[in-house]
Amino acid sequence: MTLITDVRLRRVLDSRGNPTVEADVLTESGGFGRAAAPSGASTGEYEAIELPPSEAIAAARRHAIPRLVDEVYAGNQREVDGALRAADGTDNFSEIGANSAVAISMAAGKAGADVLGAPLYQHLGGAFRGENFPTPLGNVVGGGEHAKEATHIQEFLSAPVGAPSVSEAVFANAAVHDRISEILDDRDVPAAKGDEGAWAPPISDAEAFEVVDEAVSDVEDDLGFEIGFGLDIAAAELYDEEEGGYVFGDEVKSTDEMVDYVAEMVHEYDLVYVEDPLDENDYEGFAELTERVGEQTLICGDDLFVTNVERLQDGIDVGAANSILIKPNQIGTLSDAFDAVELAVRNGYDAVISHRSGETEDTTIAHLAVATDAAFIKTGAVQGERTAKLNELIRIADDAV
Ligand SMILES: O=C(O)[C@@H](CO)OP(=O)(O)O
Ligand SMILES: [Mg+2]
Repeated sequence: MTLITDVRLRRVLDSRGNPTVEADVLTESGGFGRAAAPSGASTGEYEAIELPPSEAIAAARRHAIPRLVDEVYAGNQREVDGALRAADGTDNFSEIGANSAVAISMAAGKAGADVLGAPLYQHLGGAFRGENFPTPLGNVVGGGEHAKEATHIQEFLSAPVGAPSVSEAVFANAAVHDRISEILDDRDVPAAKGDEGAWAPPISDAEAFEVVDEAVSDVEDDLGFEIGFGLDIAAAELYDEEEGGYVFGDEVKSTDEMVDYVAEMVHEYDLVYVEDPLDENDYEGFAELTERVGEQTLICGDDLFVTNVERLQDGIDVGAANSILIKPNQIGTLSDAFDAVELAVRNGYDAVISHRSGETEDTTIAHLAVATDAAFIKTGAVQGERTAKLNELIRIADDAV
């Protein structure tokens, strides 16, 4: 039976060395699930609220655990997530913290799968889920909020869209990451790494475009399948109302200039993916850019949609973007994340399941991506907390979880 008999919460370390919430869920027949909340640095204004972990844990112990233990079945994800929402009582988890909520929600999913003896992706996706595997988007060069003194654009992504298998795709991204270090070395550019393991060189965005393009082409030639190039501009972090636009060092781009710039980059570098090209409040700008280049590339809303069905519906209504980033901790529960994927897919938007810049060894998003038949998963290229998810994807494809 999957009746929840205990929920334990603790503070553990995340990849930035900050505390985060880990949850264990235990069930009547010995089922066990453990999950930890990730944490963003370039967070969207409309995300669910992350509380300091000790506060989130104390509030969840007070309000949520009594509604779950001996009351709710871990195998019934909607009931678990409904109890979390009821315990919180707000629409943004500001009472118990989205970090407590998402850790419990994911741990309950794992406990439910454990009792069934099924892998998590199968428990969440069901017997008739699709058979596709997501293409991993690998962050290979980055800056923004993830690395100071590096590029203004937050993430330059390798996208091995032609890879014959998920394993070959994962290794292709690692090879692009490696090739970039050689190219930077040849140019005498020293490079530290950003929060997600991407190179964080002190170069201009224009030079980063050149470097990543060269690395992607070299690895494409070596491996013999298509590797695309993508971006997360994280433009909300660049936008400054007082400056009247997007601040790239000494240069400020107006919204029109930004739309032109991104459209130009899409054409010049054949970009297959562009996340958050404009500010999180600019549905109109998103719609205009989608109109211009949406046939050639994915325009993905991260801070724009924050995994929220209402914000996504607003976007669908005006034609803003053609893809949505899904981060369970932006909205607080697995059920809400699934609802966002479902609404997206019904309206022809591709779902991209994503990590956060602050992560743990938790692999739930790898299962979520397979369960939802998502087109892409964005979870870095190298570095332990990223490879945890990538290696889990390889295991899922190998039927070895
Ligand atoms: O903007 C993003 O897409 C994410 C993950 O790459 O960053 P953060 O978790 O800092 O919001
Ligand atoms: Mg983003």
